Amino acid sequence: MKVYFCGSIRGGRDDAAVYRRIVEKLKGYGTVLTEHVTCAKLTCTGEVSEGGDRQIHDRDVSWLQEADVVVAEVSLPSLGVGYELGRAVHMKKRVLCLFRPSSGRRLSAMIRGADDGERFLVRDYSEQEVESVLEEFFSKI
Ligand SMILES: O=c1[nH]c(=O)n([C@H]2C[C@H](O)[C@@H](COP(=O)(O)O)O2)cc1CO
Repeated sequence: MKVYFCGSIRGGRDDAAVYRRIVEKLKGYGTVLTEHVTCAKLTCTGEVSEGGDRQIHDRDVSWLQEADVVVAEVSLPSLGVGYELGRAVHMKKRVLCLFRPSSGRRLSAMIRGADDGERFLVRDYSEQEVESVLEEFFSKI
């Protein structure tokens, strides 16, 4: 199974440690195409790419196309993650969005409201629940 993980980069890196914890668990289910999102050294300026932002965009869209499932941590708002989720819906991918209410934020209606109880799921969780939430999700697919 190929998993596309989405997490904020230029939107802010405060949750990088949570992304790492999610991806460590995801690696038990298959290949994570976007492990770089969890890199502690990656700052909010983003990746350094010879081909610039176009190359990052095109590579990520092609990974999205390859992916069997998309898992997004959406507690920290990110334009890139929102864009990836929109593209994933268009590609009819199975999507799990993870939101921590402890962030004190209110999730965008365009994400929470996209939950259809089937292909696109939004799950509120606390950091201690990361592993069990993912186990539950992957046991059903
Ligand atoms: O350098 C990058 N590399 C990269 O893969 N992305 C992708 C993966 C992330 O899930 C998402 C983050 O978007 P943003 O940078 O707008 O927070 O976009 C985004 C950037 C920088 O925007």
